[in-house]
Amino acid sequence: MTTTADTDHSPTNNTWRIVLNPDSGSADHAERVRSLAAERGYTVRETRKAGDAATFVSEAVSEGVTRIAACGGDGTVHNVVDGLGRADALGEVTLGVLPGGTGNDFADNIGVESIDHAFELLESGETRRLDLGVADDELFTNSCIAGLTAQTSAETESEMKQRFGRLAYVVAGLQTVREFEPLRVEIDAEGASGTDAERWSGEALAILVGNARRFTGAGGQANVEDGLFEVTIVEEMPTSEMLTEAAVQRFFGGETDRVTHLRSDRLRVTSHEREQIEFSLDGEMREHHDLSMTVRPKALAVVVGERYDPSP
Ligand SMILES: Nc1ncnc2c1ncn2[C@@H]1O[C@H](COP(=O)(O)OP(=O)(O)OP(=O)(O)O)[C@@H](O)[C@H]1O
Repeated sequence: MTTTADTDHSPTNNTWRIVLNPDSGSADHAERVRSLAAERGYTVRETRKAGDAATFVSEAVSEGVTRIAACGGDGTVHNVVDGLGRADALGEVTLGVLPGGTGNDFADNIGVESIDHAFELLESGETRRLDLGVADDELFTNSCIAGLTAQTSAETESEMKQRFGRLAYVVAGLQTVREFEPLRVEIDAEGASGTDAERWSGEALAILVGNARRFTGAGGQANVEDGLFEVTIVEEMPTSEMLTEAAVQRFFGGETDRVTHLRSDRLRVTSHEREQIEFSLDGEMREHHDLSMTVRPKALAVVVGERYDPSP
C-alpha cells in the first residue's frame, strides 16, 4: 500500500492542487490565493456552486494528484474531504487547508492561522493523520449538530464571537429558543472502551457531536486522534433557566442534570416524530429522520500548523 509519507517525498508530486471558493467569507482572499499559487506553480480550480468542490477533487484524483488544498470556510473543507471519501482517495491524498471563510473552525483547530501561513505550511508543514466522522455516508471534520444551535452555528455574528468566544453560537441559539420545538429523540451510543453503551431518550434542545471541535469548557479543539466523538446532549429546559450569559457558561462548562456528556465512537439518533431533523455537518445543512455516526480513526492526512496539539 502506498503511504502518505511515500507520496510526499516523490519529486513529481511536490505540488498542490487548490480548490478555491472565491465567494466564501468576505470574498477578499481570492486574488491573494491566485497570486501566491501562481508564484509556486500550483493549479487553482474555482468553485461556483454546491457540488463543484467534489467534482474538482474527483478530477484531481483521476489525474494522479496527491496533494489537494481546500481554500474557503468550513463548508469548503467539508466538501473537499467528503469528495476525497467519495473518490476513495483518503489513503492517497494529503489535504491542505487555506482559511478563507467566515468561520474557519477547522483551520483554527489544526493551527492554520492565515492564508500566508497556510502557504508556508504547504511547503514545509507537518502532516498528521486525523479522525473523521461519518454521518450515514457523509464525512465530516469538525462536528455534527442538531437542535437549536444547528441553524445558528453558521450564522454567528462576529461581535458576539468576540464577547463569548467559542460559545457565541450557543448564545445566538438561545435568542431563538422561544420559537424552538425541542427534538423528541432517542440517542444510542456505544460506550468508549471499557464503559457501557448508553441510551438517552427524551426532549433535546441540542445534540452536539464533536470530532475536531469541543463543546465543553472553553470549547476549541478536541482530541482528533483519539478515535472518539465528544457528545453533548442538552435537555429541554425552561427558557428562564437559560437566558443569561452566566447560564450559558454554566450549562456548557460542566456537568448539570440538564446536560449529558459522553465519549463514543458510534452513535445513532432516532427521531420520535414524523418530520426530519435538521443537522449541521460542519455548517452544511442536511435533513435526516435517523442518523448514524461513526468515527473513521486517523483517516485524513492533513498538513497542520505548529500550534496544533495532538492531545489538547
Ligand atoms: N462560488 C460560490 N458562490 C457561492 N457559494 C459557493 C460557491 N462555491 C461554493 N459555494 C457553496 O458555499 C458553501 C461553502 O461555503 P464556506 O463554508 O466555504 O464559506 P463561508 O460560509 O463563508 O464560511 P464558513 O462556513 O467558514 O462560515 C458550500 O455550501 C458550497 O456549496
